[in-house]
Formats: sequence, structure tokens, C-alpha cells
Amino acid sequence: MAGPRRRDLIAGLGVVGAGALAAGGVALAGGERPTRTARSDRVPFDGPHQAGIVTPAQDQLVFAAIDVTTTDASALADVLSRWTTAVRSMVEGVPVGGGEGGLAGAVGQPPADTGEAYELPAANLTVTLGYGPSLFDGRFGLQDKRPAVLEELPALPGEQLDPSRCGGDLALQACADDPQVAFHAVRNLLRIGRGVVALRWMQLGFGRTSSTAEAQTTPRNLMGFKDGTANLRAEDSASLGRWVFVGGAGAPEPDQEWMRGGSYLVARRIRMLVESWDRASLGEQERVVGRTKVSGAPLSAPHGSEFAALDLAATDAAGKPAIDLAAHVRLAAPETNGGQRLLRRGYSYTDGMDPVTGQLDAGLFFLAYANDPDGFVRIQRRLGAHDGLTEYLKHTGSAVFAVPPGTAPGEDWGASLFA
Ligand SMILES: C=CC1=C(C)c2cc3[nH]c(cc4nc(cc5[nH]c(cc1n2)c(C)c5CCC(=O)O)C(CCC(=O)O)=C4C)c(C)c3C=C
Ligand SMILES: [Fe+2]
Repeated sequence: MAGPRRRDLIAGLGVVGAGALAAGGVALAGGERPTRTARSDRVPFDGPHQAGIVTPAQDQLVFAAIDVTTTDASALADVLSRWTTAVRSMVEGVPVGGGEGGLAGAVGQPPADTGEAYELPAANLTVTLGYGPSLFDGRFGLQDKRPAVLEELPALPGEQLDPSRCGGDLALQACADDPQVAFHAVRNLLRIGRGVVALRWMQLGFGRTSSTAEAQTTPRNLMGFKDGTANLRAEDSASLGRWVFVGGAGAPEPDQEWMRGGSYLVARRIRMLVESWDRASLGEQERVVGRTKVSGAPLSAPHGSEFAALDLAATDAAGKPAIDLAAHVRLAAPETNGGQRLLRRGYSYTDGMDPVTGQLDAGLFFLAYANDPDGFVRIQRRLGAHDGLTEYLKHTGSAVFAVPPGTAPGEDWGASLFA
């Protein structure tokens, strides 16, 4: 565990650490374990966009879809305010309630913080909040605030969704370099919200399956392929403005001003039929993806770089398309989708064994940000209908959320929505 975790911390320094160091932090020396006092493992909470979108993808995920169990809008706004205070504390590596006082609490009372992250580093924790379409159904007087593009996703080809892994009024995406830090964050927020919100479903992810910053190396997904090669990166502000952030440069104007600077998050739990995949030949696996397994180079330039551009017109010696017509990358690429791009931020998951079949329940918890969820829908319609990878996949969970913009210092989550 220490190896990969440490590598990501160091990779993260390239982007996150620069700001943190400028703010008076200390750099990590070789072999040194990060501590709560090292500022280089902290991601600032406030900013024009929420942390956890273009933040260099951490290696651990705890994702919670949450329902609101009251119709009292002020109680919900109060929870969002208390969540903001708690997250501001936790991303600094400080317990909920502040310092050791948060752990101690009053005699005869439970401590303000559950304690399991105490003395752990801040681990680049980010907590990202989303609002599901159902939040705008009239229970809280928010029906006029619903962005037109925020609707439940339509039925998509080939999906076999489990209703107990779908939807949610709210989402909390907690990412960190340490799984206990991410779990601690969600656990404490649920605890704060008790009586107002309830957990609907939850997904743990281990191992990022995308790179969201130039400094990060491309990870491998559970099919053994490099994943994230052609993803959008934090440094590509022109593409982020056009495709990811609401009201960004080149993007359509939002119908709801409170969403300016926000984004939309699509979550899909995609089980991989790994036992079938592991029986497929290397040639079949590469044909289905459209890239080589070892280097990640496109099959149009199999001896080239991982980052070589796809040449969708290239043919092999037999005159057939070098990148198969049903290859995943051909069908997902912007070149075949009207230029559409997504910021992918998914994680590998396993939930152990499928008790019915005895097979592994493992795959990709696909997370993608876009300034219109329809961008995902249009790509997925093509993938579901034609993608060779589909034979090895089963979409079992689904949700979509509006992710509001980031906060100014002192501002609470929900302030612009409930204003
Ligand atoms: C609707 C969007 C997408 C879903 C769902 C999806 C699922 C999925 N993808 C992989 C593995 C790979 N995907 C790769 C590239 C890629 N995938 C999407 C979109 C979805 N993938 C896009 C937009 C792209 C980029 C295409 C391009 O511009 O070239 C790759 C190649 C490496 C990379 O660029 O990331 C792999 C490998 C799996 C296993 C999967 C479902 C489980
Ligand atoms: Fe993909």
C-alpha cells in the first residue's frame, strides 16, 4: 500500500503542492511519511470550482448517494452549512469540531469526531457535493431552481440497473490518498446529517482509473489496460471551459445562474465480467479496446507512444481498419462524437463475490464530469449499441448530479441554491 500511495502523493505535488508550498508548506523529503503538519497533502476547499473535479485524482474513493428524509428546507440548509464547516476542518487534517477538542467532546457526550482519522495525514482529501434531480421535485421549494439539463438519465442500451444502486437527492464524492481518511469524511458527514438525511447507497473505489493532471502517470483498470490516456487534464483550461464547467468559455450559457462554474457528474457502476475477459486472447482484448495492452499506444501506431493521436482512417496490411469499427476508443473518441469530451474520474471497485454465480463482482465505478449530462448519454448510446467492450460489461448502477460551483471563503454549501 505504501508504495503506490506515496507515488501519488509525490505526483500530486506537481500541481496541488505548488499552491500549498507557496502558502508556507513544507516539502516531503525522500522516505518521509507525510504528517498532519505537512501542508503539501492538502487540497484547498474554496475556489471557483469544487475540489475533487480537476484535482489530481487521488487513489481512494468513498462515494455516497444520500436521500433527504425531511421536507424542512431550513433543516437541509442547516445540514449543508454544518457539512461545510466539517469538510473545511477535515481537509486540513483537523477533526470535526476542531483539534483535540473535537475528539474529546463534553464528558458524558459522544466526541464531535468519530476519531479514526486522528493523527492520519490530510491525504489530499476532497469532498465534492452534488444535487440529484429529485432534490428539485418540490419538497424544498426548489422546483424553479432546477437546471433544464438536470434530469434522471434515460434508459440506455444494454444496462441492467439495480434500483438499490441508483439515484439520490445528494451525492458526496470523497477522494483521498488514504481510504480511512475518505471513509472518515463520509461517515462524519452522515452522522452530522442524522435525522435530516439518510444513506441511499454507497460505493467504495480503490485505484484511480484516470489521470486528471499532466504530472500523473496513466493507471490501469481491472481489464489490465491503461485508462485515462486521452482524458481531459487540469492544465487544459480551454477544453475544461468548453466541455466541463457550466458557463465556461465557449460553453452554452446556463439557465440557472447558481450553477455558473459548476458541473454535472454522471456515476455508473459498471461491472466487468472479468472471468470472460480473462479468457479472451490478447489480440481480441486489444481489438476491442483499440489500443495495445502493454504500452497503451493506439492500434493505428502500435509501436508509437501511448499519447500518439488515434488515426481512425489507418488500415492494416489486409486493408482492414487498424482500429476496429467496434473498438471502444473509436466509438468514444471526440472525433466520432461531434467533438464531445468528458472529464473521466473513475475508480476500480470490488464488492467481493456475486453470491448467485460465485464470480467476482468487480469493475469500474465510472465517474465523469461535463457541463451537460447529455454529452455522456450520447456517447453511451453509441457504446451500448456498438462497442465490442459491452460484451464484457454490465451497467448495474446509475446516477446524475448537479455539482454546484466552489465556495468563497466563509461561504456555505447550499448558500446560492437556498438564497
Ligand atoms: C460514456 C462514456 C464512457 C464509458 C461508460 C466508458 C467505459 C469504460 N471505458 C473503459 C476503458 C477505456 N476507455 C478508454 C477511453 C475512453 N473511454 C471513454 C468514455 C467512456 N468509457 C472516452 C471518452 C475515452 C477516450 C477516447 C479517446 O478520445 O481516445 C480507454 C483508452 C485509454 C484512454 O484514453 O483512457 C480505455 C482502456 C472501460 C473498461 C469501461 C467500462 C468498464
Ligand atoms: Fe472508456
